[in-house]
Amino acid sequence: MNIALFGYGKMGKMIEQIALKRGHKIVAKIDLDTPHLDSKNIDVAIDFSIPTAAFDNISTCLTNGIPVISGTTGWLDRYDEAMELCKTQQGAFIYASNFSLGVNIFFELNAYLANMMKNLEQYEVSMEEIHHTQKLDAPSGTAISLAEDIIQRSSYESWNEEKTGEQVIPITSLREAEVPGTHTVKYQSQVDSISIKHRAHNREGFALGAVIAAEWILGKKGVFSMKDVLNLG
Ligand SMILES: NC(=O)C1=CN([C@@H]2O[C@H](COP(=O)(O)OP(=O)(O)OC[C@H]3O[C@@H](n4cnc5c(N)ncnc54)[C@H](O)[C@@H]3O)[C@@H](O)[C@H]2O)C=CC1
Ligand SMILES: O=C(O)C1=N[C@H](C(=O)O)C[C@H](O)C1
Repeated sequence: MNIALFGYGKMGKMIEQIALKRGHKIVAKIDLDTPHLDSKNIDVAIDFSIPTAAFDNISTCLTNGIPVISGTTGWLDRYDEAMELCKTQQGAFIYASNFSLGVNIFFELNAYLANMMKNLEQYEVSMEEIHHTQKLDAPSGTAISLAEDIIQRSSYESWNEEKTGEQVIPITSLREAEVPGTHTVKYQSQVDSISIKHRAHNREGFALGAVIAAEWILGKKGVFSMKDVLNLG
C-alpha cells in the first residue's frame, strides 16, 4: 500500500516505522517545508498534523479521491463539514481521537460504566488527562470522546475545564514532560470512589491503530470510526 503522510512529526515518524515493517511504502511526506501533494500513486493518506491544518489536509485528500485517516485532534468544529465533503466526493474517511486498541477498549469500558452509574446520584464524575508539554490542544481529543460518551448515557449535559454546574463533567488537563497520554475517569461519592485509567507507555499503539485503519479502509466508501475497524461493540 502506498501511503502519504500529512504531518511528519512525532506521530508521522512512528507511523512510517510501523508502515514499513508491515510492508507498505511511504510515497509522500507533507509537512511545513514539504507541502506539495502529488496525488499519483497514493492509495491512502494518514494525517497527524496540527489542529489548524487538519481540515484542509482532509479536504485536499477527499477532493483528490484519496481515502484519508485523521488522528489530529482539536479541529472537530469542522468535523460535520468533513463528513459532508466525504459524502459529496463519495470518498472514504476515518477520524479517531485515539487509534490505540487499548483506548478503544477503554472507550467501551467507559460507556459500560456510564450506563451502570447513570441513576446513582450519589456519585459525581470527573476526568483527568495528562500529556507531554508540546501538546497544542486541551482537553485532549480522547478526554472529549470519553466525556461525550458519558453525556450520551446520563443526565450530564456538557463538559468543561472546571465544574461550572451540577450537570457539567469537569476535565482537568495536566502537561508533564514526555507523557504520551494518560486518561482517568473517576466517580466519587461521600463514601468511596471508582476509577478507570488508561496509560499509554509510548506512541506505538496509536501508530499501529492508524496503519490498521488505513489497511482496512482500502476499497471502502463512507465515513467510518475505529469501532468499525476493530469490530467492537
Ligand atoms: N488520534 C490519535 O491516536 C493520536 C492523535 N495525536 C494527535 O496527532 C497530532 C500530531 O501529533 P504529534 O505527531 O505528536 O505532533 P507533532 O507536533 O510532533 O507533529 C505535527 C507535525 O505537523 C506538521 N505540520 C504543521 N502544519 C502542517 C500542515 N499544514 N500540513 C502538514 N503538516 C503540518 C508540523 O510541522 C509537525 O511536524 C496532534 O493533534 C495530536 O493530538 C497524537 C497521538 C495519537
Ligand atoms: O497529542 C498527543 O500526544 C495525543 N493526542 C490524542 C488526544 O488528544 O487524545 C491522543 C493521545 O492521547 C496522544
